[in-house]
Amino acid sequence: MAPEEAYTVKVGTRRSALALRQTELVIAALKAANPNIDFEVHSMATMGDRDKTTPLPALGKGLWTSELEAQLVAKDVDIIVHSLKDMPTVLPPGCVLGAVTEREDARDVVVFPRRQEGKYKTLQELPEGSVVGTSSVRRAAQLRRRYPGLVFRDVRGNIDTRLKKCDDAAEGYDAIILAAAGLLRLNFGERIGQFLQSSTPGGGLLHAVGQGALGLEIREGDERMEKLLQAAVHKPTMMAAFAERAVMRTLEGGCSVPIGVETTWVEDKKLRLRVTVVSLDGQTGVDGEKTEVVESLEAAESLGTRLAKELAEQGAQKILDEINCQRADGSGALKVSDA
Ligand SMILES: NCc1[nH]cc(CCC(=O)O)c1CC(=O)O
Repeated sequence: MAPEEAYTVKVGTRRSALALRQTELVIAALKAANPNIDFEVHSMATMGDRDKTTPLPALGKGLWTSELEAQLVAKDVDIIVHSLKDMPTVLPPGCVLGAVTEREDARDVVVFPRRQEGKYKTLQELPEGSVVGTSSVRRAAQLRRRYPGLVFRDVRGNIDTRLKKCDDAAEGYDAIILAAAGLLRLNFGERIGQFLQSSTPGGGLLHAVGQGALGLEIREGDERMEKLLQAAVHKPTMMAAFAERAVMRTLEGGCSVPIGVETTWVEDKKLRLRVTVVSLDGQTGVDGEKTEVVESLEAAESLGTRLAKELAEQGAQKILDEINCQRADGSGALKVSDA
């Protein structure tokens, strides 16, 4: 077979340090498998990057992705590299999720301010009234349920901005919550104070759908890119991510809600999927778990859809309806992005 002719692939990304780092990792993997092909990075600031004051819910669902997708459809770029968790579960016409890469650590973590280094090691040790920074309703709602004595406050900005705010005594945070993946990819791993997961003593947290994985979006029917991306696909992550995205797609009904998930591969190709749906105040929550053999993307989606439907019947639907009510009468902000 003749070697494929050389050509240039235009890769779209956000402009944050994390987004550029993620793009670099993806291009290195694609280049290793396709040494003939050249890659060109096209970075842009999206609405979510530019607008730092409007509450995220008001910016709509594709705040990190829509403008990049417009470039994809216009053929200004051929691939977009996203944090999978920032990708809506329904993509615009003409766009598809072509690949999911191997997951970095999917967990959320606690970061303590440098000035208090070593004073507290866990959320459990923080005294009543301590202020914990997070702009994610998923994180705040789950943690309110486990730690009613803590106070949760917004913290916006890129990862380095949030770390600076955490360290600045004038900002008043006793801890902030971030994703392990972003910290690790930017070499801030030493800032991780505590990992949060379902088994965390004192109360943990289920992570966001897709957290820690990268989603590569391409034009529907672009066979050349489809083929090229196979070198970046990590099948176990992609199946787990499809299960998680099916949960979200089934439950959200047009809006986003505090949904946490955890997927683990256990013996014999079995995928264990855990899901939690929590009311915004942390007062009520519905939790579920299902373990099944999963060997295809379709089986993964089916697992996620069925567990989500069960949870909807067991009370998750009521929680979601209440959140919709709050939004309808303007009394409660609804988050559409897992910040
Ligand atoms: N919207 C914020 C966002 N989107 C992706 C990541 C990094 C983690 C990941 O790749 O899942 C983060 C930061 C955070 O949640 O701490």
